[in-house]
Amino acid sequence: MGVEVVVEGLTKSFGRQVIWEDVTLTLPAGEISVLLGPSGTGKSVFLKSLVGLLRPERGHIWIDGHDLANCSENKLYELRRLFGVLFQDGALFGSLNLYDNVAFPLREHTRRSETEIRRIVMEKMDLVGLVGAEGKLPGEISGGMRKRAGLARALVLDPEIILFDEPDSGLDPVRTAYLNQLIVNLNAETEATFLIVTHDINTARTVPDGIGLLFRRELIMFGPREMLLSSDEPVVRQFLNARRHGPIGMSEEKDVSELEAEAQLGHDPGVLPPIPPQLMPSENRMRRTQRPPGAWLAANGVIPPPNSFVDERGRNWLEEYPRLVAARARGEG
Ligand SMILES: Nc1ncnc2c1ncn2[C@@H]1O[C@H](COP(=O)(O)OP(=O)(O)OP(=O)(O)O)[C@@H](O)[C@H]1O
Repeated sequence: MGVEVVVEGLTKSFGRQVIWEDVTLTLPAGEISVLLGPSGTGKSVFLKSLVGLLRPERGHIWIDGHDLANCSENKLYELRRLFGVLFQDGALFGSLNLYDNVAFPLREHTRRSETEIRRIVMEKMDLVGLVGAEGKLPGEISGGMRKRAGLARALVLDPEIILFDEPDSGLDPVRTAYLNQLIVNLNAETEATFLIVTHDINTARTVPDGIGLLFRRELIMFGPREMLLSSDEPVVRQFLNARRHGPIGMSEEKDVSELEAEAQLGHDPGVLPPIPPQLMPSENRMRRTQRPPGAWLAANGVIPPPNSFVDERGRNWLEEYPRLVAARARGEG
């Protein structure tokens, strides 16, 4: 089971430029969280701070009782072993074939024999659907395959926490859909704690258990997916529905005159679109941290818009989910 990551009052600046201030959130153990925000709001800086590649000025990052933001270099080295990171381009070594790329952390950080390394590499290649491509060089394969190879490499040391920096960047919508399914399946398989930084609204709406939004140097909101998807906070509503109307402008923030002009036109933020069902693992598997669809909304007395929780095959997950749980309980899952 993955570990919980508790971020408290974290602040990061470069010189006099404050990137974000007083960020407080908890990545629950084993859950999938997504971090959103307009370009330049410091999402990558946040990921780098979590793995200790950047040192924030203030605040704490608690993992297993240790404060990663304020620990010794030795402790940091140890804590980093808990993380697997999928960098944007896969960050593969161009001169090594996929097998050697994936084997690299094992050869670097463990004393495993080549036989054991082969077993682990092939297991991870299988998880990401790359068996047969071990001999290829990164330059010979597609961007989607490079990402999957980067993912296999991020998995070889069996991390408790996996960070994904824009896993969908540069991928077409179909490849993104496959990658999202792979991420959900991997979460079911590894039970690690996942944090995904993305710009892809569909990914943000359907993959995670929890969503956070960075804007104007702060974390505007962080909470369960259904809470953010039904929120009427203007920035959250605008971002999660990819609308032009709202506080976010072309260059991050609209100025006062733009906002006043919009207010005078009397645009409303639009009706809330249906809340999609969360992507489930393949083959009727269940993630350990799975929440029943509609649970947060029901507990908070929020009525979802019509057609919420209906998937592309027309199945309504408010009805489908209890059926699946019952079938699994009878051993049919
Ligand atoms: N090492 C660094 N030194 C100085 N400034 C930096 C450094 N790394 C990032 N920044 C600045 O921090 C800000 C946030 O950058 P970051 O890449 O984290 O944004 P982002 O939200 O991930 O953007 P995008 O969505 O476009 O990838 C930018 O203004 C960037 O110039």
